[in-house]
Amino acid sequence: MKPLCESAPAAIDITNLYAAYHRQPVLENINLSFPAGKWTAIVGPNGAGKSTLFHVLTGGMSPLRGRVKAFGEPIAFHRKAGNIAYMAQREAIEWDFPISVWETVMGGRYGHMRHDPLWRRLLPARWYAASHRDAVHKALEDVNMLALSDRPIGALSGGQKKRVLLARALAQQAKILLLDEPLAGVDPPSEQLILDVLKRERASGRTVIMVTHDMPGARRYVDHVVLINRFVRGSGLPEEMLSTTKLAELAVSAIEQTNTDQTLRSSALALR
Ligand SMILES: Nc1ncnc2c1ncn2[C@@H]1O[C@H](COP(=O)(O)OP(=O)(O)OP(=O)(O)O)[C@@H](O)[C@H]1O
Repeated sequence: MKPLCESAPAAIDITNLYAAYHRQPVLENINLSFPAGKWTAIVGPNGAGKSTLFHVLTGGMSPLRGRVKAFGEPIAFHRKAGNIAYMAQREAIEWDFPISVWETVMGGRYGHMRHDPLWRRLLPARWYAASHRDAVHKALEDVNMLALSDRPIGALSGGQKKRVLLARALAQQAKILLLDEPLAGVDPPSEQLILDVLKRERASGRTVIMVTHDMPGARRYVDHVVLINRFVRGSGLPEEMLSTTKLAELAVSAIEQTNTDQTLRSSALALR
């Protein structure tokens, strides 16, 4: 029988993708589909290329080769339309900047503000259109940070910062949520809160794609798993992909990859 996720339409389709830093390959021959309206976990060892894949999907990095489509159209179209929200692993945020939690989360609405009249965009954030304020309010409520709306972001704990960044992605109300390690560095109650939020997002029809090292969380919640280590090492249902055998194969691939890279580096040095 075909697994449920394989028959669902794709939110993102990647064909023959290659990516590299300074001619050093990081992703090779990536062919993947992320099912629409499902929750996918991307799993792989450190340095496997997971964040790089997100950089390509968000347009922060151009692939060497390959094609990426979202809902059957070039992904750039959906990026421009604000249909793809992204929470990075390490945000390029100046945490000492004197800006409140509320204003930070409002950042998730800037893509939608293109349609607002200019005079409105020049007003203080508290006067933005109700649709933006409501989205920010809901996102802060979802991550249980409403009470800290006025707090400067520099005065937050690490876990609270993570929840604010998630709220900013949620406020965008995008069709696709890309989350790079949303569960890293949060305490167990916050982890549960984030998992519950993502569960609700999926139930409302959004496509959730997260990078995670949290195997129990992935086993319990997600619909689909992609194993990656430079190449796609597997894609399918969590029961199969997160089995001891599959995870052991992934770990072995990481060791082999390191050995190959070291051999190539040594050969290059010997040829100098
Ligand atoms: N800006 C960069 N310049 C050069 N190499 C980079 C750059 N960013 C990442 N790399 C390298 O590319 C490879 C893939 O990195 P990437 O961050 O995509 O891995 P990852 O799977 O997200 O790892 P982690 O689980 O540790 O976050 C690594 O070998 C990394 O050192």
